[in-house]
Amino acid sequence: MSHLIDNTPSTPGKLKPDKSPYIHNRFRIHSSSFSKLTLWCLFFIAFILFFFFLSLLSTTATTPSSAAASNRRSLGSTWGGSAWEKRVTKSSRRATASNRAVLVTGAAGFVGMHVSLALKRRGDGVLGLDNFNRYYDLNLKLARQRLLERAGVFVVDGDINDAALLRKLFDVVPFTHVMHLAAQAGVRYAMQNPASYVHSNIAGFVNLLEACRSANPQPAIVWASSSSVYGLNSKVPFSEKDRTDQPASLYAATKKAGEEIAHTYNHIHGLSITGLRFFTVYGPWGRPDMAYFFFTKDILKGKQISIFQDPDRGTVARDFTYIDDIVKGCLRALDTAKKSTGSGGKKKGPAQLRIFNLGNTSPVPVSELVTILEKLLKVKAKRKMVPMPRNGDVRFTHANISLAYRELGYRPTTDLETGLKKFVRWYLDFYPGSKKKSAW
Ligand SMILES: O=C(O)[C@H]1O[C@H](OP(=O)(O)OP(=O)(O)OC[C@H]2O[C@@H](n3ccc(=O)[nH]c3=O)[C@H](O)[C@@H]2O)[C@H](O)[C@@H](O)[C@@H]1O
Repeated sequence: MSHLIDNTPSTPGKLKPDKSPYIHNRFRIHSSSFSKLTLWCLFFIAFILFFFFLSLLSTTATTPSSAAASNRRSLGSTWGGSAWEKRVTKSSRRATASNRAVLVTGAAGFVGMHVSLALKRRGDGVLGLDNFNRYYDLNLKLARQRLLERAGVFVVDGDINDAALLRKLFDVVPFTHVMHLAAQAGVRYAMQNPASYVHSNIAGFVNLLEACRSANPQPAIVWASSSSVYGLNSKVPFSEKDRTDQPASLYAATKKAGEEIAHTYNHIHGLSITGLRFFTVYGPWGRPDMAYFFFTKDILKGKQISIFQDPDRGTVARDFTYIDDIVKGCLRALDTAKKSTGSGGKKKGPAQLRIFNLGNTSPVPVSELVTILEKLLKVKAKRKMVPMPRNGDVRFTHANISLAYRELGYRPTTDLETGLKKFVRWYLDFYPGSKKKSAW
């Protein structure tokens, strides 16, 4: 140790003069073997760095597979491989009587699941796509997925923003139709997470339309708009010709933007596009963020529920529409959709562009909805009447459905009480413990 101490510089950059030849020689021997070692180390490091940069270059190259891989990583889903492709092909295979292969986005969602099942039942080829986000209980989405799986519908775990995935799906299957139901739903949540609405309802929609316009053949598209586009419109019942330029929530604004974006893609690329304005859809397998659903849960738990009232005119009402009626409307829209006219990304002629209200035409006050639930659940609700917060809600919705009736043959047949009875039966079956915990 001492020799090392002896040779430590007293002034920066200088070595103390050697006092012993022995020390001097040892140092010389050490320094020559040290420099050899350093040289070898440097070679070794250079060698490693060379291969590291080579592998980096090959993963960032813009080949479809590497782009897909990086997309997959960034969007958190896993897809690809021959077993996966086989499942995609099998699910999309149509029965001989059908000439439709339909890609259903948002298939693990409420409307998506019901529409997928109905399409599959009648023999259409159906492939689902869903990003299984955590907006509400993932277990419910997974249960819907299992139901679809049993019916022969494969739900691909992926995001509509994943361009490489969409390209791949259109490469594997020449879809004739896209039923686009994936969206960030809910009018009030937009106050908390505005970015998720832009991500799904605008960026995702554009990404999907890009994939559709490049596909050959181009599919016809039917997609979910919303009654919320009528916003502050006070002329009732709401007709497709009424004003839709006063949205009351960011959710509504993104759906309205979707309608304008649809116009652009129809105009430029010849895509056949039908938008459906759904009016407060409810029923079995519904969405836990919707009032009828969480009212049921809270009534059973004996928790207080807030019923919104308009500060000026009192009653807040919705044109609640039962899921089976909506499914029929979706299928009719699909069946009457004309083909897109473009191919290889080029428009060949004018294409169909439609928009329809799908409602029930009989608005029911929210307090009446609660009375029906009390009767069905046999539990008295703890009601609290509160002024409607100005965070996205509108006072009243009421659909004029004459256009959908004329052109689609759409005729809703389920009143709120009948529909809620089916919902409650499903709810108690799906959440078996909920009744025991109830207040009665
Ligand atoms: O039809 C539509 O366009 C929209 O329907 C629903 O939106 P909303 O009609 O507001 O449905 P809910 O959130 O279930 O509310 C139903 C009614 O209950 C009222 N409500 C809601 C929550 C609450 O705590 N109390 C209450 O009285 C609301 O003001 C509304 O009148 C969906 O959540 C939207 O995704 C859909 O696009």
